[in-house]
Amino acid sequence: MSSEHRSGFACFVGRPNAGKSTLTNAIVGSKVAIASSKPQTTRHAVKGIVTRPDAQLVLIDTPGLHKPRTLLGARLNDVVRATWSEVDVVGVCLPANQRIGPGDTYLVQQVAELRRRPKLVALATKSDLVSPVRMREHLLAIGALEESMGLRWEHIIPVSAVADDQVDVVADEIIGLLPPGPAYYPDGEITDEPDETLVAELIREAALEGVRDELPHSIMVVVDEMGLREGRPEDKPLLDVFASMVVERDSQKGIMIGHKGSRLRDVGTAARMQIQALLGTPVHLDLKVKVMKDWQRDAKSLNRLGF
Ligand SMILES: Nc1nc2c(ncn2[C@@H]2O[C@H](COP(=O)(O)OP(=O)(O)OP(=O)(O)O)[C@@H](O)[C@H]2O)c(=O)[nH]1
Repeated sequence: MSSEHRSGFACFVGRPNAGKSTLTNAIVGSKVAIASSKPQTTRHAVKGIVTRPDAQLVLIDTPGLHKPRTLLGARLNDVVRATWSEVDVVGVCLPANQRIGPGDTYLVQQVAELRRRPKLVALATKSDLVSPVRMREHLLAIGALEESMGLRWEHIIPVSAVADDQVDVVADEIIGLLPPGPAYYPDGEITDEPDETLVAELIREAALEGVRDELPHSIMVVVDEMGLREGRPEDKPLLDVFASMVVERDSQKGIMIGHKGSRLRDVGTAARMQIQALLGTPVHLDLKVKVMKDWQRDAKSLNRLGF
């Protein structure tokens, strides 16, 4: 083995619910990318960093790529493609408990068509959910994509993030594909995402808990202001967070607020606990619901929301 230090970037792609966030967390060993049982919660490029004596791997968690129906969808896709061509390795997540379908081949094709193509690793995720026979069949189907899609897998690896099976193998093999280079980040740093983005993600995660499946696309969380309250004793800091949950319609506002504000209170409490746990500081959270009609379609509000 060479003793040369390696460093670089990787991201996981795959259909919604393929297990990308869970795998990122398992590799990084800390909750940085937000995992949720609902699809499409990951909208920001949250990075987790693996630092070892021989290498540094920076994981970027990209949003999913979708057939664009709105302006937001089209812009997100541009962000995704730009991210993909900047990384050294793309791990394509193909859940073992589902057959490879048009959604997967669409994604793989998009990766294969990038002008600057990263190295590709196929990951048969959720291996704990299937029998060895089904896994063998799945691995053969993944292998067959090489010819049908005109690409090359550097590795094909079965993995379970939940059962912690082969997670270290995935990390090792991806690191083995990185170019020689120095560490980009100091040791101990697990994410360089600004706290505001993480805070917004945590609020969004709390807000989505227990609401209907169609609502997620219509909720956006914006942190309006965040800062340590002045005049507090040094050993008793308090972080003020002012945030808005932006929805598209008045009816959705009603759902978010709930009967006599009960839902908003619950979401606020859940989000506050999460933010406190993440940042290690007591938090005062001021949460509002705003209606911005058709924000998904409107270029001006998208700019205001930072897309
Ligand atoms: N049994 C099992 N479940 C898993 C595994 N990895 C992820 N899951 C579950 O699958 C669901 C989706 O996982 P995520 O990691 O959020 O998937 P994702 O690909 O990031 O999803 P999006 O953000 O929607 O694109 C969650 O309920 C996870 O708990 C695994 O290895 N085994």
